Amino acid sequence: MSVPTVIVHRDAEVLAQAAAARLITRLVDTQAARGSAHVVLTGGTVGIATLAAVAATAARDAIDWRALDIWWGDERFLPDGHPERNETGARQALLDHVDLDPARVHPMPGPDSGLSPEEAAESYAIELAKAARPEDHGPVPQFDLLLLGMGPDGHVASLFPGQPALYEKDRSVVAVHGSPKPPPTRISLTFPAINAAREVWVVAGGGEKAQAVHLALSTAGPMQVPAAGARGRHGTLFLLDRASAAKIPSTLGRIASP
Ligand SMILES: O=C1O[C@H](COP(=O)(O)O)[C@@H](O)[C@H](O)[C@H]1O
Repeated sequence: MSVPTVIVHRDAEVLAQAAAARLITRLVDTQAARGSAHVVLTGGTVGIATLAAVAATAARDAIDWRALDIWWGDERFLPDGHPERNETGARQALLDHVDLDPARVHPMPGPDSGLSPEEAAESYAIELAKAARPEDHGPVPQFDLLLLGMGPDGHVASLFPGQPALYEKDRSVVAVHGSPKPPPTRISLTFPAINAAREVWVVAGGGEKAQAVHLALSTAGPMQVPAAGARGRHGTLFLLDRASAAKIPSTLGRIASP
């Protein structure tokens, strides 16, 4: 797995704008090379702000949106259209404003599906397995880009410190119960699925994340600080603002915005 590269922007607004520009370039390059791309979206403050920044730039038209598979790294187990669903945030910020192929948008099922959280996780794992090609050598597509927000406790997707989901070695998707952050019931990709991505980008802004960022990039293990396990096969980026990067050694971070 790759060693993280850390890029620090001036503030959360520049961070979202720069992450959006980087995301567009990444997807355009992937589609130029392979014809299509798989991207995994995240919820969270900077994650959704990044999608809104993509929607706001004319450069978004450089992406062939109909040749893009869109997945989620986690979802709050709430009814369709609920404002707290990560899917709802992503649709409002970006997906409702671009010409997607609906068959290639893969939201995680919620209670409206009639499935239990465990069944919903299993059904998402099956959907991922169907999309995996022989060259992916596994039960999920090798996502071209997987975005993750990070909580002040270091959680990524819905993998929270000390919870059983962190130890999952076989399944690509699990149900999460008793999440310390509401709502308590969620669906999440596991580390094996996250680590299958070619590139993993952690986007985090704000001083309340500084300690978790520091630990994720230093001595902590993923059971203590899940973001420490957020690594891609070929590349891992921590895209930060100055506040969230405040506790990392200055030698680690590359300042990208004056
Ligand atoms: O609950 C969640 O929180 C994280 C981070 O959220 P933030 O508002 O602190 O940035 C998010 O990445 C995750 O997808 C989500 O379900």
